Amino acid sequence: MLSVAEAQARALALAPKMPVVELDAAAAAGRYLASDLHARRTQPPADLSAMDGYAIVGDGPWTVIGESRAGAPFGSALIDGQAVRISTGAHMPAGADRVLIQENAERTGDHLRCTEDMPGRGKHVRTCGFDFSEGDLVLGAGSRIGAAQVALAITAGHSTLPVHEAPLVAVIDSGDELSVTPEDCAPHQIPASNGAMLTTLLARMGCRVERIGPVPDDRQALVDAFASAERADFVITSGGASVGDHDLIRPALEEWGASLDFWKVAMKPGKPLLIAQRENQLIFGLPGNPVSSFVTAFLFVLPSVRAAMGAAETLPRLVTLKAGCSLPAGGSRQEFIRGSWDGLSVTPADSQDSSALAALAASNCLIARGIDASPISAGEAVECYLLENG
Ligand SMILES: Nc1nc2c(c(=O)[nH]1)N[C@H]1C(S)=C(S)[C@@H](COP(=O)(O)OP(=O)(O)OC[C@H]3O[C@@H](n4cnc5c(N)ncnc54)[C@H](O)[C@@H]3O)O[C@H]1N2
Ligand code: MOO
Repeated sequence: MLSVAEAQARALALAPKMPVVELDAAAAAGRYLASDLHARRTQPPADLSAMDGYAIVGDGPWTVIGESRAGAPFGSALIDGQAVRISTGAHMPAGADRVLIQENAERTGDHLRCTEDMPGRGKHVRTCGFDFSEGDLVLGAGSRIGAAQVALAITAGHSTLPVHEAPLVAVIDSGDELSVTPEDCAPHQIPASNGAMLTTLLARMGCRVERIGPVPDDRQALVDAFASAERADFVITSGGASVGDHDLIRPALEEWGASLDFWKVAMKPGKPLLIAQRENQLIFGLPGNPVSSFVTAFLFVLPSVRAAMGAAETLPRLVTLKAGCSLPAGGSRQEFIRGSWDGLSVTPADSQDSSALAALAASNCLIARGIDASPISAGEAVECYLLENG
C-alpha cells in the first residue's frame, strides 16, 4: 500500500499539462499564471499626493498659485512660499516635497498658513515607483490569480494574462443502488450524491465538468461510460473501487485500455483509491463512501487539477491548531478526522464513519493524524487542513 505522500506525488506527476491561453485579466481569476509577469509601467508613475490639502515649498506662510488634481497636474515648478491645492492621487508639482493636509491649514483667499505642526519632508507623498517599477517581477509563474492579483496585473499594464486552460473533467457515478431523483428513492436505493459533490469541488476551481451516469454495476456499461469520456482530461469515478464482487472499476478500466498506476493508499478514510492512465487522460477511482470520496478528492484530485492548471502550490496547506479534547494514538493508516475549528480549538465530529454526511457537512477541517502518532491531550497542537466546506 502506498503512503499518502507517495500517492500524492504520483497524482501530481501524472497530471495532464493543459495548454496556455490568454484571458482578460478579470476572466483569469481562479486560474494560475502560466509565466512570470513583469510590470510594463511604473506605479506610481510620478510622486503623488496621498491626501487632500496643499503641496507646499518652504516653511510658510504660502500663496496658493493653482491646483493639481488627479488626472490634471499643475504645469510649472513652485518656489519657496508657494503652494498649490492638491487632491489625493494628484501629481506633486516640481519643487514641492510635502503635503499640508487641509485639516491643518487655514486659507483666506490665496493666503495659506499652517495651524498645527509643520509636515516633515516627504509627508503624505507617495514616491514614484514605490509600489513597483517598469520591468519588476510582479507575479511569479504559478501564482493563483485572485481579486488583488487581477488589480495588480492591470495596474502593471496587462489587460490579459497567460493562464492554463481549465481541464475538462468527466465525473462518473456508479452503482446499481443509485437514484438520480432524491425525492423518488426506493428503500433499496440511495440518492447519487457523490457526482454532485465532486462537481461542486471541481467547478469551484474553474473546471468544465461533464456528469455521466449513474452507471449500473456492469462491466460493459462501465466501459461504455469510459468511452463516452474520451475527450476529458480527468475522469473521476466514485464507488466500485473496493474488493467486492460488484466492484468493477478496475477491470472495466483495463478493458477500456487504461493502465493502473496504483490501487490502495494507507489512509482512513479512502483506502481503496486508485489512479490509472490512458494516453493523456488521468483517471481517479475514488471510494464510494461519500466521506471517502470527499477526502480523496481534497487530497489527490484537487491537487492534481491544480498541477494541470500550472499552480505553484498544489497540495493543501497544513495548519497547526490547538486540540479541544484528547485524541487517541494513530493507527496503521494515516487518518483524516473530520472536525470543527471554532477559532480557538479543534474538536472531532461525533461520527467518523466514512458514510456520515451530516458530520462531514458540519465540519470545517480535517485533523491529520500520522501512522502510529502518539496520543495527545487537550490543548496540545495538531496538524489540520482547513476545509472550504459550505
Ligand atoms: N472486504 C472489504 N470490504 C471493504 C473494504 C475492504 O478493504 N475489504 N474497503 C472498505 C472501504 S475502506 C471503502 S471506502 C468501501 C469503498 O467501496 P467502493 O469504492 O467499492 O464503493 P461501493 O461499494 O460501490 O460503495 C460504498 C458506499 O458508497 C455509496 N456510494 C457509492 N457511490 C455513491 C454515489 N455516487 N453517491 C452516493 N453514495 C455512493 C454506496 O451506496 C455504498 O454505501 O469499501 C469498503 N469495503
Ligand atoms: O477507507 Mo474507507 O474510505 O474507510 O471508508
